[in-house]
Amino acid sequence: MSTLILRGVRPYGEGDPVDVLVRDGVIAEIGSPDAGDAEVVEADGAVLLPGFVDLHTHLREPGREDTETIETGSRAAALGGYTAVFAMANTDPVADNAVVVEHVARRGREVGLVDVHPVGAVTVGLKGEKLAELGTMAKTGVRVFSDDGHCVHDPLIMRRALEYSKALDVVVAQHAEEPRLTVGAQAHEGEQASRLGLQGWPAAAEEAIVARDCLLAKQVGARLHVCHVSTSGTADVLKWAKARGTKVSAEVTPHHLLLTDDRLATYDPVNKVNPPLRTGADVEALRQALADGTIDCVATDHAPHAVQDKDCEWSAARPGMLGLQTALSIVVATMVETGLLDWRGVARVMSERPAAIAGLPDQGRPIEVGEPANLVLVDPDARWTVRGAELASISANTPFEGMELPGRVVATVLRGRVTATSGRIPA
Ligand SMILES: NC(=O)N[C@@H](CC(=O)O)C(=O)O
Ligand SMILES: [Zn+2]
Ligand SMILES: [Zn+2]
Repeated sequence: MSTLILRGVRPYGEGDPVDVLVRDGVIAEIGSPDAGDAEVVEADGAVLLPGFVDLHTHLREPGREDTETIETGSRAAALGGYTAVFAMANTDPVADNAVVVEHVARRGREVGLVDVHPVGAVTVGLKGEKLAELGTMAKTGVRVFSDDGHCVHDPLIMRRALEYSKALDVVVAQHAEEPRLTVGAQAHEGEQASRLGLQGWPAAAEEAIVARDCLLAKQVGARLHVCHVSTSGTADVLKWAKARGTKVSAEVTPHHLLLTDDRLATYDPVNKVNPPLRTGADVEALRQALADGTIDCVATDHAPHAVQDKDCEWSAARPGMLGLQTALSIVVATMVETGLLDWRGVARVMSERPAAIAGLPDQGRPIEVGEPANLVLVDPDARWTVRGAELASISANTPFEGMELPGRVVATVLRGRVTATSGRIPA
């Protein structure tokens, strides 16, 4: 029997500090329980939240273990306050069959630092031509399907995928990008791209697919999840779709909540990402949409890349940026310090909503006696400076290099076990 006591925590940042006793992976007492011989975490008034759930992570295993592995990505996740992550299917081989998804799940369990849930591909090889065996993958426990990195652009294939997903009670997560509108695209289509001579990625390429998919999901009666929303127009479409009863959910990344295409002036490919960084007006609209629930949650789109794929000319560089260890701090900077979200709101967008979207029964739960102890402790007053080389990922492609950010993870607890504490993974 293992016991752990979190001493002096403030659940959701509310009220006076209390002690939380965790026994056998479950919250056993809240108040001033007798510690006995329990392992003690001194929280010093830190904010206690349900452990974060990331619906969108690239762990790169199998295939690109030179950039990230399930082990290094799990370490980054635990240090970032996550107790569950969804590993995207765009690996090599692609996670479009039961063998690959079961390998990812097994490796995640072996590492044991965070619950790793494999995402299954929607189409064979992410090619968008033929549906993958969603039913076989669902039988192994896959809850989310996505061709992320690519858009399921054929409307008939998307409709079929939604029909199957409804029958299987799983969710399709769409990377919304009309490929005919983004051939050769390098940056958000706008003033900045014109000035820099970069081929544009128009907002409408995202918005048109989101609108189409909302119409399809409504017609089929299926659930739809929209990956990495990046434009104010997409937020408008989501608002409209939700108002007419579409079962649609959506995520926004930390980088789209903070950064704009002004960053592109240096031509540093660390700022290259798909969808691209957009305008200040988009950033403002995304923050409002997250605050009012139009956008349900934050997902990192943690996308590690090798030095040679980033330290090159802009057009040759791969899109994507690290996110797991900086997500909380960016949410604090953009949403908490601006007054748009309180800590209950942070719990909602980083834990409760993503857990509900993916149908995880034991994550994103209220902090109450009898609930599973998947928890994160946050020091709201701490500030730290991001150094890519010091992050747990094998890759170091963070756009936040050198920035001083607010909010730090003090400890992460997975089913009563401490998976990260004071920036370290316990031995
Ligand atoms: N976001 C990115 O820019 N890149 C992702 C793919 C994706 O999320 O579309 C990747 O796998 O590197
Ligand atoms: Zn994507
Ligand atoms: Zn992605």
